[in-house]
Amino acid sequence: MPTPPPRRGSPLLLLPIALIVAALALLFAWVGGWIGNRGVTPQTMINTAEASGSPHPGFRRAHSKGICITGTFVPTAAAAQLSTARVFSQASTPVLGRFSNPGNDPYSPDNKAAVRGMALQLKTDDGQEWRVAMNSFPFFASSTPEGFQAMNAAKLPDPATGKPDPARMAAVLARYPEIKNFMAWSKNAPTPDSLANTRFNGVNAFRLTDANGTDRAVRWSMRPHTPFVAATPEQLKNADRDYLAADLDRRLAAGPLQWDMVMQFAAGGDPIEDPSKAWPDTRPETTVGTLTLVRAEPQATGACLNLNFDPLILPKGIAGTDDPVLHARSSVYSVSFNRREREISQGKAQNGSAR
Ligand code: HEM
Repeated sequence: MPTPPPRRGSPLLLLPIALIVAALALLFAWVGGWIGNRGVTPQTMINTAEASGSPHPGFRRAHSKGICITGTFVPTAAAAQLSTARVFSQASTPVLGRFSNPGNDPYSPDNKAAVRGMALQLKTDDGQEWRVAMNSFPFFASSTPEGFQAMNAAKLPDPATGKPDPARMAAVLARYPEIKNFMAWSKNAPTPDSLANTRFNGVNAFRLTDANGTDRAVRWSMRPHTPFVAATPEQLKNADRDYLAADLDRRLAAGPLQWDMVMQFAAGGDPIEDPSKAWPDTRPETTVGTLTLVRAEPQATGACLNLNFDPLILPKGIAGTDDPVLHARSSVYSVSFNRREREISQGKAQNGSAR
């Protein structure tokens, strides 16, 4: 005998809805790392980044919006005293790079980006390579990948309300109090009105080794020659979605743009392995070279699209430290890279560009 259809008002009619709610709750719990593998892995970090917005196949899971850039790096005489890396003795090294906005939306409006990124690939004539990825913040949000992951998971909307759960973020801040410093910085820091006058900071510490084998812990930054001008709230409100690329094109049409690369040296007791703590401004610094950018082009057609700016691809003479965030970055970027390249190879990528 056939099963009779559920009657109006029967609890069976609610079953599909209950199943959808349960599936959403499970997905939320999985992305947040509450079920399954409870540890933080490169995969859970990328899952969380993906859950923070709509899918954009073929794009980076963070810093999705970008512009390819090309230029050269010319070292100062002081640089070769600090490290045997060929980039500091070769007269000039070609640079392929990328400016980016954080987040996983390659079409995000530029006026929503409080942070901007600069990534560089420097290939020297000895076949070695240095990949660098810096941001405009002066220190990182968290001391550890776990803190960063907990913060990002707490920003995801709770399926019950469609909004992030404030109690969850409060618990994260209680457990990782250093994140409060970063939040205060993001709230108050002025936004530069151009990529050309933005300072970019490496934030993680590295080690330079000189010809005598002496090691020095450093953090690097790129300091613009173009004077800083803060964007006014009015300018930001009315800015075009892609105003950063348009501004860059305009400036590059008038001439090259330059940044000095400055090394800051740690003193005894400075936190080498904690990128959430800036070292005092009074620490000694040395300019090791000048970056000159001559060209920008959309990432859709530029050579930077299929690059992974893994911060642990380093030449001899420059080494990583035991900073756990630095090591997490390397493995997380490779998961993002694998996923986006697979999508491109399967023809699933969107044909997007920053402009
Ligand atoms: C655990 C901490 C971090 C995580 C999980 C993370 C995650 C990511 C991911 C998934 C990407 C995309 C990689 C790709 O597909 O090629 C990315 C790109 C980037 N990240 Fe991070 N990141 C972290 C920390 C940092 C820090 C400390 C900085 C700089 C100080 C930074 C600067 C950048 C920049 C500039 C890019 C864009 C590189 C490009 O143009 O391809 N990130 N990050």
